[in-house]
Amino acid sequence: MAKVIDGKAIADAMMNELAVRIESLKSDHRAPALAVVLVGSDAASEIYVRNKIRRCEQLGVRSIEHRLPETTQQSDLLGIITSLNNDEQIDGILVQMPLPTHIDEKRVLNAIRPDKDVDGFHPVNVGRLSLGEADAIAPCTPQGCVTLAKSVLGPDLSGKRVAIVGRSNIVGKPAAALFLAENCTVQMLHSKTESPQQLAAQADILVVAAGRAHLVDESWVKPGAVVIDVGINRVQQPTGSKLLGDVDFDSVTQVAAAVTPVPGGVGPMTIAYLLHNTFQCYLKSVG
Ligand SMILES: Nc1nc(=O)c2c([nH]1)NC[C@@H]1CN(c3ccc(C(=O)N[C@@H](CCC(=O)O)C(=O)O)cc3)C=[N+]21
Ligand SMILES: [Mg+2]
Repeated sequence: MAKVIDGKAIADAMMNELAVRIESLKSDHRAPALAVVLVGSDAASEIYVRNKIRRCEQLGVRSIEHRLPETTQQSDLLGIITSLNNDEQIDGILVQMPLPTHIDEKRVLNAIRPDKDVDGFHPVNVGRLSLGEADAIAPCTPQGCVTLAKSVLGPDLSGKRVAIVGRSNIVGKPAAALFLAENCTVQMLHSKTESPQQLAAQADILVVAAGRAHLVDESWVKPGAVVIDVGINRVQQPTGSKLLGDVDFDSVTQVAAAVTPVPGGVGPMTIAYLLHNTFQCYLKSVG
């Protein structure tokens, strides 16, 4: 049976360290502030916002929420982003994805000031990450994946083979950039890849961000590999709704060295890095 990687505990430890640093700056500076904009409702976004608010309270970070109706016009959303951009009291801005279909996500992401873009989704931050620049704001979930892999394998990942299932802009692509920056050998697998199982089964680290419940079973996993499950699929069951990962945990645990659970794996790390990124923006802002 594989070791279960406790993302919640690792996130808690990161947050405790951050709380100490925020507390020590409190006497001289305002508190860090994070603004979240949620348009309409989306199950995954609701979980994210709820847990984010709780973490902000724990850390003494000011949390600002803009909950807008599904019918919100793009121009009104852009107006809110502009005012958050110009508000010197706000360090981080996060616009929940996905947005309703009548809103152009690209326009919205482009409107966020890159130095307040705590998601790391603005083209300037994507470019900086791709160039390997140190001051890039890197996306939260991929940073969490790297830290979870290091929690098992140690800080030096150089030469490790990494396979990433899924090529999204928010997880797969930035995860590839971050593991590459750790000197890993990175392979991207996606819906058009031939024999993805065989390729995945060569990886020392398998990151699964495909958005399909239980896509990956033990046939995808090399014995002794570390498996990071990014999936959060809400499925209806007779007993109510339940969160399922992209990894069939019970199957994969037979062969892997370590697996992240859902919930309690990548999710808490995403929140931890959101607060981490917000704190980095705050440090730049208060000097
Ligand atoms: N601009 C943007 N950035 C995002 O990073 C983003 C987004 N939009 N839209 C929605 C998805 C989803 N997402 C989650 C983050 C943490 C948990 C999380 O905290 N999960 C916990 C708790 C589960 C629970 O409370 O039931 C866990 O997995 O253990 C979930 C979902 C971020 N996303
Ligand atoms: Mg994120």
